[in-house]
Amino acid sequence: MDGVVDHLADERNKAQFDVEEMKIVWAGSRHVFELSDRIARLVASDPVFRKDNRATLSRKDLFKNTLRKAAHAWKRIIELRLSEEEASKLRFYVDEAAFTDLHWGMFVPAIKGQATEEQQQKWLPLAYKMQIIGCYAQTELGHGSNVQGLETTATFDPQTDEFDIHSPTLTSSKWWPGGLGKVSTHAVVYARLITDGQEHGVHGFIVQLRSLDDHLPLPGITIGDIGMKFGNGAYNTMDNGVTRNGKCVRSNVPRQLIYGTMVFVRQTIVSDASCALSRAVCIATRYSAVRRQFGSQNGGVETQVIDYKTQQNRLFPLLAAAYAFRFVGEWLKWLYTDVTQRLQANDFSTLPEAHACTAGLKSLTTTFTADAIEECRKLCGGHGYLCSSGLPELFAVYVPACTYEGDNVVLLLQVARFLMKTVSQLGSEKKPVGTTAYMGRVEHLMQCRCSVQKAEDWLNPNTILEAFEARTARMSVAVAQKLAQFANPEEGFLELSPNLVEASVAHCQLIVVSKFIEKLQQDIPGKGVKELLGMLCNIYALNILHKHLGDFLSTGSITPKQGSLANDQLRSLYSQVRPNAIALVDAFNYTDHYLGSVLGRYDGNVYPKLYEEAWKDPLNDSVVPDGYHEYIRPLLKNQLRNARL
Ligand SMILES: CCCCC/C=C\C/C=C\C/C=C\C=C\C(=O)SCCNC(=O)CCNC(=O)[C@H](O)C(C)(C)COP(=O)(O)OP(=O)(O)OC[C@H]1O[C@@H](n2cnc3c(N)ncnc32)[C@H](O)[C@@H]1OP(=O)(O)O
Ligand SMILES: Cc1cc2nc3c(=O)[nH]c(=O)nc-3n(C[C@H](O)[C@H](O)[C@H](O)COP(=O)(O)OP(=O)(O)OC[C@H]3O[C@@H](n4cnc5c(N)ncnc54)[C@H](O)[C@@H]3O)c2cc1C
Repeated sequence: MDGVVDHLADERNKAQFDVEEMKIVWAGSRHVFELSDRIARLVASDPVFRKDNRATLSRKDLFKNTLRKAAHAWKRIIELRLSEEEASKLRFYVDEAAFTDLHWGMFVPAIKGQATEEQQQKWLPLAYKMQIIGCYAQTELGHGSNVQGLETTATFDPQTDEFDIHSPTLTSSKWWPGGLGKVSTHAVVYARLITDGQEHGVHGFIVQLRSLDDHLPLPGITIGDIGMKFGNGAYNTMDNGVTRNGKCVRSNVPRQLIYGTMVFVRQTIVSDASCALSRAVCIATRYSAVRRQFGSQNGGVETQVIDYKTQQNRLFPLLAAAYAFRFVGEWLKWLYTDVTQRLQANDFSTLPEAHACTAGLKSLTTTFTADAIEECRKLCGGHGYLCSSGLPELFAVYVPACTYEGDNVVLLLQVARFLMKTVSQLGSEKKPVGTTAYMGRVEHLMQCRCSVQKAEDWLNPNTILEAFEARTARMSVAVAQKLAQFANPEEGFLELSPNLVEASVAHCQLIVVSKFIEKLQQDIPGKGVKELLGMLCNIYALNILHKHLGDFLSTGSITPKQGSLANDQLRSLYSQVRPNAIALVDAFNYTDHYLGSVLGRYDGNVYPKLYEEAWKDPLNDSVVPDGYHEYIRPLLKNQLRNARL
């Protein structure tokens, strides 16, 4: 940082581990770190990608600016001959929810995952060259969660060799698809296939929406944006749209698993959660080290708020979770790749596990992250509520992750189905494997006793693992036993769905903890790196244990005393992490541009920059505000006149 004072230098000097090596761990490899660092700086140095003005633009100006950025990004990708990996990183660091997310994040994956070889050869080159822009049109005004309830029909007409894509009711209008409203020329539309009067369920159809000449909707197609969404800038850079009707030639009907794209996107959302969470935690951690409040002795400096145990108790579990989600996201990416290879060999054996894991971990990580971003705002006090903190926008863009790609409760119920099926098969030849392998030890887990006698005993990964396994096994068996009392299993499932959701959360938390522990069994270079990750793993696990103590106690998985010892150990871990906190968030290697936060600046130079930012607000363009002379002056004059009467 040439010539700039680093207000966090003292904090950085406290680090007890090799930050440069931790950066490699966070990135996943040296290659990804170097590529990410290079692309992040490229984006940060390009004035077209500025984002500090988003909150003050009108929706139309905001959207037009998004199109400008997307076109500029594409131009830079072509000019610099960026690889797909580099281009994806560039779009990530541009950090704007836009139609390109859905083109690359769903339309292309849907064609790659569901279209035939022939269809891929036709459509993928057009999509890769952005000669067409696509979106993923599944959700309707009346149905989103219930895919089998979709009403749009696709009736084959042998005369024209086409499908008539029809929206028979208002509620069948496609509604929400990102990029649909104003930009996409094509969509993968999900509709009920009808041939010769026979209905064949929901299938995908590649439909052209707009002319490639003048961008006007094709004949018979109604199309538009669904309107403003939560927050100012935020997700309003995205044209989530509505459309009705269309046409599709017979050769445009993908043949594969219609649910495959959702499995793919859900696994990417877990990694996205780790990114969004780490951004918020980086801002809150740096600001907590800068902010001083109370505690000054005879006029000396006040206490850094990061030194308050309550601040650590709220912040450090979020820091730990950012790393935990990073590693479970790495594992989930492997699981998805593995299941995709198996499917290509017609091996469907791990598809149920892949569905349950992607659904459950997407639900768990997005719910936690949405709550955590709000907690980070609160950790920053009043200044966290300013747009210049970066946190309100991050929250507004992030929270729909709890809904899109599957409502989080609906997805946990999918995990519950998977868990109940696993429990029902215990004792049969079909042994539980993968993430439910622990259920194979259910006899032991139903009666084992936690061995913790003193706080440090909680540092043993096997002790933590067994407590989490016992909790989940006992919750799952308990709800399965209740289910068995219902004559109608579906009725029982509905009645007991709250319990089922809790067992599913427990199962997913166990997966996150176990994957963190597995990560620590790998060779991890760098002074102190593995030690710090071990502390974060223990903080993540013991914080979950503390927050869900009711489960652990009601299932008898631990005793109240052991729960109290876990809390004692947590406080001790906070003290060990405290000197490393700034270095742990530096390891994310985020540029100030990407963070978009005055509070989270690398140099910690917060107050002068906060003050500087204020004057940029358009409201300060004039000393006397618009409206004073029309409304305030007469009011004051009238009041003064009345006062004299
Ligand atoms: C800022 C931008 C970020 C950029 C990131 C990149 C991309 C953008 C990502 C997200 C943001 C933007 C866009 C968002 C897009 C969307 O939201 S797309 C629409 C998403 N919609 C959903 O997720 C709908 C959720 N509902 C469902 O998935 C199904 O309806 C549900 C699973 C709930 C029910 O399925 P259904 O078939 O009706 O009933 P069953 O429960 O009986 O299931 C039947 C069997 O099928 C198995 N199964 C279900 N789903 C899957 C699956 N995905 N994969 C594999 N198998 C599946 C299920 O287990 C049953 O099997 P058994 O019969 O038990 O063996
Ligand atoms: C920002 C954003 C972007 C989106 N982008 C796209 C896109 O690009 N393409 C696309 O196709 N879709 C998109 N969607 C739509 C999204 O996929 C759906 O909104 C999502 O799947 C949830 O479905 P829903 O809206 O029908 O919710 P609902 O299912 O109506 O949820 C309402 C409530 O009902 C509860 N509920 C529903 N079913 C059950 C049940 N069986 N048991 C218990 N509780 C239940 C839910 O938990 C929730 O509390 C987007 C949505 C958003 C917010």
